[in-house]
Amino acid sequence: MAMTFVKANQLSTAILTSPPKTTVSTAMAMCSSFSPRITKQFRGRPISSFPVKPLFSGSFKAFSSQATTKADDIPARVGFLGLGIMGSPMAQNLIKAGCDVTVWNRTKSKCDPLVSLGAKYKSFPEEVAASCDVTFAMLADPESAVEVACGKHGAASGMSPGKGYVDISTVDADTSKLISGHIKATGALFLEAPVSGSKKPAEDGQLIFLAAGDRYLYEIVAPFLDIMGKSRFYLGDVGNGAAMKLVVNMIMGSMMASFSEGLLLSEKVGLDPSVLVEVVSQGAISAPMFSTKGPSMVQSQYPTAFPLKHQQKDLRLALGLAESVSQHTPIAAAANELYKVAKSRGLSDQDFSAVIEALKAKLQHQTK
Ligand SMILES: NC(=O)C1=CN([C@@H]2O[C@H](COP(=O)(O)OP(=O)(O)OC[C@H]3O[C@@H](n4cnc5c(N)ncnc54)[C@H](OP(=O)(O)O)[C@@H]3O)[C@@H](O)[C@H]2O)C=CC1
Ligand SMILES: O=CCCC(=O)O
Repeated sequence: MAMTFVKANQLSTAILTSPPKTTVSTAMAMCSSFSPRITKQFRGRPISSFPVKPLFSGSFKAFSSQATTKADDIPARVGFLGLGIMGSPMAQNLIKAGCDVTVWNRTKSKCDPLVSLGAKYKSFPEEVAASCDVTFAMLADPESAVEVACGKHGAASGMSPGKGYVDISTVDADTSKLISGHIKATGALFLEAPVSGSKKPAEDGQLIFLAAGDRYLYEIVAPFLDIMGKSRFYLGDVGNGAAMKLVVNMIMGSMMASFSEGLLLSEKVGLDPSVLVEVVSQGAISAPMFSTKGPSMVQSQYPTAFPLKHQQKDLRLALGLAESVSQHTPIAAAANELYKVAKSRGLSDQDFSAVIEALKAKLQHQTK
């Protein structure tokens, strides 16, 4: 197999400035000469022995010249904690790409389909972390993210130098910093990398990662992020990824609430809300969210992709973020109240588009 040499800073720059869906292999391809294959000799070794590190020292590093990077070529044993709507398809994509994946979920039965696909199973997050080089966590909220990372038999108990923990749950910056502190106290590396994109993008490997924390770990896990996603951003210190995610979801929650009002108003004045969906889809306020969820909202159907309880959690956390910097967010605050009404009406586990039901309920209440 022919060997080529890659100048360290060329590849680093290519990776760090990569456009959407750029994989490490593509980034390598952007260099003058390259090989995208990360050799199997690193399989099972701690991440500190991976070939990326010397790239930052300005030295030269040899790579074999295989044309494509497959997950099979990636050395790490990957742990995955949390197999809900998002975690399951994400872990599945890693397995299908050939990664060596070990899973854990609070409700054990959700591990079964992944084990059938070839994943290993461990009884506690601690055991997953101890047996893997890199462990991803996709959990519901700050409380569960802290519990799984730092609680009894939590992942931190299985971490040690040479390992990495990547929390991809949507949490607030303080929670992320707390988890980071516990993980780093073991000598391991920490990255937060919450995702934009929902169930379908998770299934299709089209998520957007908002990463922050240890940059070296970011480089190491980039091939995994590229299996699960279409693009990734490195945003600096821990907390910045969490903040970016909350700002995005604050906008999204308000948009959905406003869209719901529009649908109901159009109907009230005798228009066909399905036509409104079509009109919106062709204009300046067109958004995939309106086009994909609008038709089912018109039918009062809310198949769950993003649970309403999580959208309300994100609005709550975003409002906390805004308050921490004295930023006025009256629209998000109003939207949050609507999601709280929807939750109180038993819609927590429906898709967040079910927030429209809270408006229907409110209107009925007002006309009484
Ligand atoms: N769905 C979406 O469209 C998106 C969601 N997100 C975010 O990703 C994260 C996961 O979302 P999603 O997969 O939809 O959520 P789900 O509710 O489907 O899954 C939540 C996961 O967290 C676990 N969990 C909850 N509480 C605990 C606890 N106390 N201890 C241990 N595990 C716990 C659940 O375990 P169990 O199976 O036992 O209940 C499950 O694995 C959330 O932070 C969400 O905001 C981000 C982008 C998109
Ligand atoms: O956190 C959930 C985000 C959902 C989406 O981006 O479609």
